[in-house]
Amino acid sequence: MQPTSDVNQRVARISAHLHPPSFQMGETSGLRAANCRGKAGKHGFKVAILGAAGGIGQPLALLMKINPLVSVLHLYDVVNTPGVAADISHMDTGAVVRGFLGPQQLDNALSGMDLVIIPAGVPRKPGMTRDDLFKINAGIVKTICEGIARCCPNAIVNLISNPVNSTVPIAAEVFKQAGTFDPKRLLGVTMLDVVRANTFVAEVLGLDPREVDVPVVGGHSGVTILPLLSQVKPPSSFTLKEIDSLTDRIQNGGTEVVEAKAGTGSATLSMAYAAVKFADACLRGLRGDLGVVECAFVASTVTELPFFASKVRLGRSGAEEIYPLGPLNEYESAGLEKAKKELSASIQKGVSFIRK
Ligand SMILES: NC(=O)C1=CN([C@@H]2O[C@H](COP(=O)(O)OP(=O)(O)OC[C@H]3O[C@@H](n4cnc5c(N)ncnc54)[C@H](O)[C@@H]3O)[C@@H](O)[C@H]2O)C=CC1
Ligand SMILES: O=C([O-])CC(=O)C(=O)O
Repeated sequence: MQPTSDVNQRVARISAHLHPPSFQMGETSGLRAANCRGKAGKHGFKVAILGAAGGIGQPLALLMKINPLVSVLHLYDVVNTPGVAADISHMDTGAVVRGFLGPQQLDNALSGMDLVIIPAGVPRKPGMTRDDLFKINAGIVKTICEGIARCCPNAIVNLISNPVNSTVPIAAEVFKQAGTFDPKRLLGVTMLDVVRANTFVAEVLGLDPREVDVPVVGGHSGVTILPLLSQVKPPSSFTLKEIDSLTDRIQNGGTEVVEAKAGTGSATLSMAYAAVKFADACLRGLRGDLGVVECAFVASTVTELPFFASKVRLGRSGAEEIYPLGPLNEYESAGLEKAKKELSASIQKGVSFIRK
């Protein structure tokens, strides 16, 4: 594999020749522009997806194009955005789609955005941990966050790129250095853990997953993923065997998919679903809806660690309230200690990457 910086430089050179600062689908040819009376895109939020041509990015772009809260959708990647943006732009929904290709178009992709969703970076292959992705993804997240600090410092950021336990601290350090850090606006996306937990618990209880709510706290990797089965809604009891197997399956759901995909990637479709569920909650919060609560990995004082995932209330300025973990049973308290040990090292690794 070529180093990312080489690839970025080549893409930048090619895209500087081939493309203007952005290409708005439906307005790239004179004829189409002449026919365009500009009705779409007036109300709603401006959302950018970075890594939009990838396994998560494409279905995520599709689902965000359907979201009625989105008026403008910017699709940025270092490859293939012309095709993805052209394709998505033909959907007859309200959002105006613009594509951006390569680092030279990063700033235009980000300017004026209300919400930035980041699934940019390499995924796992069987046998790898999420931490094995740090080497490549840390630099990608750093570059993107420098762009956010320059161009849309007030945007809400939904960070998906792994390892989330380290990439969120990296983003925070970049924003701190730029003087733009607002802890309420930086959210690591752990929604897939909740989505999986709801599904697996519903299976055991014989319920519809839509009726089930499982808080998942901690982080987004192995033992740091801590489902609180004692707080499941509707209130339910489990045998120790059920607790063991549910906890193990929720903690290793990502690996289950990586192994089933056998080298072709990790969760993309369920992740796009989870990302949209979370992004929609952020947009409803921005709109001023009351009582929007989801789990996310955020700067936190809920434990002694500087970052932790727990339920947060989403409002006009992002994560406006961070809820405590609530009563834990003995099993969960033991899990919390294990989670904190691993999380602490992952957070430190992210911070050190920027502070060096
Ligand atoms: N938080 C979570 O729950 C989950 C996180 N992930 C993570 O999401 C990330 C993306 O996964 P996939 O979409 O499956 O990977 P993918 O390889 O299919 O797509 C990643 C995309 O990022 C793009 N990219 C690379 N460098 C970039 C840069 N500097 N700027 C913008 N875009 C860039 C690539 O060109 C590619 O299109 C991985 O790190 C994966 O581990 C995956 C599933 C769940
Ligand atoms: O497991 C992976 O590498 C991708 C991921 O974060 C997940 O599916 O939860």
